[in-house]
Amino acid sequence: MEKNIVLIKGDGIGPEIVDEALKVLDKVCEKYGHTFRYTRILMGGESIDEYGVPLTDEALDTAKAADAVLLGSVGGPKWDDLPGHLRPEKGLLAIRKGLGLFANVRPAYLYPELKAACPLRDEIIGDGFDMVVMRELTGGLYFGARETVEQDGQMVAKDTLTYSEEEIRRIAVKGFDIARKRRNKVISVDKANVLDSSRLWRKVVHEVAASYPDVECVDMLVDNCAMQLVKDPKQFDVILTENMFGDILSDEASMVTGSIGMLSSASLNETKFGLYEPSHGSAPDIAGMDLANPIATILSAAMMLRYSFDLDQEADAIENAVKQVLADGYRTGDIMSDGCKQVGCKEMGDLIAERV
Ligand SMILES: NC(=O)c1ccc[n+]([C@@H]2O[C@H](COP(=O)([O-])OP(=O)(O)OC[C@H]3O[C@@H](n4cnc5c(N)ncnc54)[C@H](O)[C@@H]3O)[C@@H](O)[C@H]2O)c1
Ligand SMILES: CC(C)[C@H](C(=O)O)[C@@H](O)C(=O)O
Ligand SMILES: [Mg+2]
Repeated sequence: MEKNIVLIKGDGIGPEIVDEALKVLDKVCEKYGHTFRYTRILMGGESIDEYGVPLTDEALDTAKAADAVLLGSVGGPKWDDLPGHLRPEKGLLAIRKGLGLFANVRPAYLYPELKAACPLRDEIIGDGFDMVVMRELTGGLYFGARETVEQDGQMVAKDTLTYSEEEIRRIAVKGFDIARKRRNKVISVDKANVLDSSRLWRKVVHEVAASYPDVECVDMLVDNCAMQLVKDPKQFDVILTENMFGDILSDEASMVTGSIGMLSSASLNETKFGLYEPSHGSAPDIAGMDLANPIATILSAAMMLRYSFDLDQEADAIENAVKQVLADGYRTGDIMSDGCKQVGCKEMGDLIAERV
């Protein structure tokens, strides 16, 4: 199979983790006889430094023409004082919107080998947990009108949170579809006791649920969900939620599975196209030190093979290689525990590629 992949290495640990995913993809190509062609575009801080903006129109067009996009991470202290529309993160929002990627799938699975890295007690962990956060990605507070103005002698800032029925319906359908391939349970997370947008969310989710009688649908308020994730994570199968809640809850879900360095993600539209990226950021505190965990990015590459290219066997090979490396006792610093062997980012990539 021949595929064109756009690569965005990004800032901070971005280049380090993407290089390890490429190592693993090279091994897949060699073993299964595929050809992946890569085109690099710049986004985030690296694009600001080169072109003065976080994403150029040309870069977006290049991404649109590809079969899929693989991204590291963007952002860092160097660009933190820029105005909002020129920050690195604005590039990420622009590419998500520009490619229509409204569905962000973030699987949080506790590998049995990583029980010691989970901060929860043994009786809560039990035989582990396996959930997926289905996060709406192109609406809500992230994309509503915002402004900062002077009013009565002080500055006042405003961000608006808007959702249409159609925006809610299409992500709900994705959530219920994925639940059908898993354990048939959707927990829809909102703040319907306060927000109009959440009351509309709940109404539309219930309408969609009526077409999925085989899938259990439970409503949960977001503050309760944040608490339940650490109290009893086993109850979750699919967490269906809006953009901002999904951002926060997915970081929380990642930590109960050991580390944010393990949380992969796929951002999808209605076609086979997708943007694949770890859920974590550019980790400026460990950038350039060969300390980053590349597994979230490597697992995101596996999601790309599965969702965009229908290469299930190859995706399985990567996921099994990750399991094998963990079973063999290798750990990066973020998931290190007693009796294991600590390795750097590059060595972790080598060890996974060897096992593909
Ligand atoms: N998708 C993205 O590009 C993305 C996502 C989140 C944050 N960001 C940006 O990243 C920058 C830093 O944000 P932050 O510090 O809040 O979040 P972060 O996820 O970058 O880091 C939070 C903590 O987790 C650790 N960590 C993250 N990924 C890791 C990995 N792969 N291996 C080991 N440890 C890892 C970091 O060292 C840090 O201690 C900000 O500019 C933020 O906007 C970008
Ligand atoms: C960097 C930021 C804009 C982004 C988000 O909030 O969506 C990140 O935190 C994520 O989770 O992908
Ligand atoms: Mg986030």
